[in-house]
Amino acid sequence: MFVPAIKGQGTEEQQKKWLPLAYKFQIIGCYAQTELGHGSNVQGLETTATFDPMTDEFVIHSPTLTSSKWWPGGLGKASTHAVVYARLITEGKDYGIHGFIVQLRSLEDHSPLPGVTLGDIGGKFGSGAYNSMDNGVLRFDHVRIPRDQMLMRLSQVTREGKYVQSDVPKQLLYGTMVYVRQSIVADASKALSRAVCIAVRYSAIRKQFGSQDGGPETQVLNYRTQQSRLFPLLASAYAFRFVGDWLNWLYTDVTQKLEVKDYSTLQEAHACTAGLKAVTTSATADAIEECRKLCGGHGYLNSSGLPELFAVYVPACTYEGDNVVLLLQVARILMKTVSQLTSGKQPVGTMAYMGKVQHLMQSKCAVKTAEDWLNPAFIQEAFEARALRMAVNCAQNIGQASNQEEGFYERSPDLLEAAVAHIQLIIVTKFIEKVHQDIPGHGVKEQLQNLCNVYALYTLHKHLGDFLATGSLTPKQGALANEQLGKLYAQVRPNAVALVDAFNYTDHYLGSVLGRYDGNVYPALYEEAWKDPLNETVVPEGYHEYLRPLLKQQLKLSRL
Ligand SMILES: Cc1cc2nc3c(=O)[nH]c(=O)nc-3n(C[C@H](O)[C@H](O)[C@H](O)COP(=O)(O)OP(=O)(O)OC[C@H]3O[C@@H](n4cnc5c(N)ncnc54)[C@H](O)[C@@H]3O)c2cc1C
Repeated sequence: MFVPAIKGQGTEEQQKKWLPLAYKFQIIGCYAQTELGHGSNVQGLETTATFDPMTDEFVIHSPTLTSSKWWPGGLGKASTHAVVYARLITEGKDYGIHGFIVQLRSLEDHSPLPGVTLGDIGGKFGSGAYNSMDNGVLRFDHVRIPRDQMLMRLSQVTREGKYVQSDVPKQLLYGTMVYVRQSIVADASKALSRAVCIAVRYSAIRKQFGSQDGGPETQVLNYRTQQSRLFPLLASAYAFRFVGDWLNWLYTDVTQKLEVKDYSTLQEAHACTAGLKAVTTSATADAIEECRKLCGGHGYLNSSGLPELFAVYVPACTYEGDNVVLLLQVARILMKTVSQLTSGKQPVGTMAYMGKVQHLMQSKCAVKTAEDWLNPAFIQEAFEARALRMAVNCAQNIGQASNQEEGFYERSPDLLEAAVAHIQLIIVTKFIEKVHQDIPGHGVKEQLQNLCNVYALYTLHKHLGDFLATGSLTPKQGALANEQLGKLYAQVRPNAVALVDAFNYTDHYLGSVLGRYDGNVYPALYEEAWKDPLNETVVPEGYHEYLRPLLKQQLKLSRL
């Protein structure tokens, strides 16, 4: 984040000076935005950067306890520098939040510079690997930095202290966010596919019940309930992979457009990356926990790899924007787009479907049989109608409130759901587009087609209330979708293990006894248990101090 912040907000001169130092680790940088008192509400940050024209410096200061920087990764122990976000004050006026490059530690002996107080904020969720990250606390006591360490691409302060806005549009900031969030979506697919790989492989090994007259027991992967919980997650891992690839393309496209000063798709790209970050990270965090349950008791062992995967992954729902806050931003853009529909302004990119408002508000789904749900056109239109109608309903309800803001506030739970519907439409659309492309490998396309249908129909089934409430489907059509879903699970089953093997994860990367490629789970679990430090002694430490006196006392009592 230190590097993308300088790339996005630094002038060419600043990039030339700072980026090579960061790339070569001659300095170590972190991104210090969040404070003890404010995170989501960036405008509420309290750290100040006051320009002193006498010395041509900014004075960075933490005026209150709640203005302490809190959470930045790498800040506590490792970083020598930070991009610090602070309120810019010059000529007695507060110009709001701006970024500044601030040196925190000596490059000679790593001690904090005068006026800088910093440290680690303490242990975090679980005992997992995230605790090796030194998320930090930072306070400034009137620390002076040269004027040219303000990131000056979007606005500058002159030698005389005049605040000048450059002609580069503010939306340029979105470019950095699109970059960071597209990499989070790609990571969601990686984390989810790891969990699913473990759960599918183990479900093929694990057997419970079903043995009659000494016959074999049933692999738990053959239980319909196991399939209906697990296969949608397998399908989601693929869905997030494809939407992540597409986001990567989008980032390149946005960057190329920015170079020729075309900002037309920037806001839409921002909405779609923010929304995809929120939906994919929330779904992945829930899915890792579901995979743990799908592995029964052994899933709770650290050696399953799932507890650590969950603990390390779950803050993705919070960092780089709390998911609810991000979805509300998406909802704002959706409401703006709906309000512009009557003026004839055509929505672009992933919002283009909203331009079909006349048709989608009245269309009737033509599905008559379960097999009809295999037609991507029916799926696509059902998701479009649901998303658009939810957005239009919200806009109408907001319109009835005494003012826009009040209406938005009152309707925010519905807006959240409308934003999720819009984002799920994007994921379904990108999956459908993917399976329409040429895909090498015998039979691979058919497998991906099945997974695409599983993802779409499972999402439809889970959110059936939305489809029914908006009149996008009838209850009968909803039931047919569920019927088709059951048939699809049966088709996925024979290839389920191959579909996770296709992720091509080594045992080392997977880090799971349950997800071993060779399926040799029980001997490995048994062996792993003996590595526990508690097993270094046969009679445990503390026996003489605590257990023995207790046991001896009970013995005496029983003899009485
Ligand atoms: C592991 C980790 C690493 C991090 N790394 C960094 C880093 O490197 N640098 C950095 O600067 N920060 C970092 N952060 C901080 C992170 O960016 C913030 O925690 C995050 O943006 C959420 O902000 P918050 O903590 O203020 O949550 P809050 O906004 O206080 O959220 C609390 C609750 O309020 C709700 N809420 C807030 N606003 C609204 C609203 N308008 N409408 C409805 N509901 C709302 C939220 O949904 C949530 O349920 C990190 C955090 C974590 C957990």
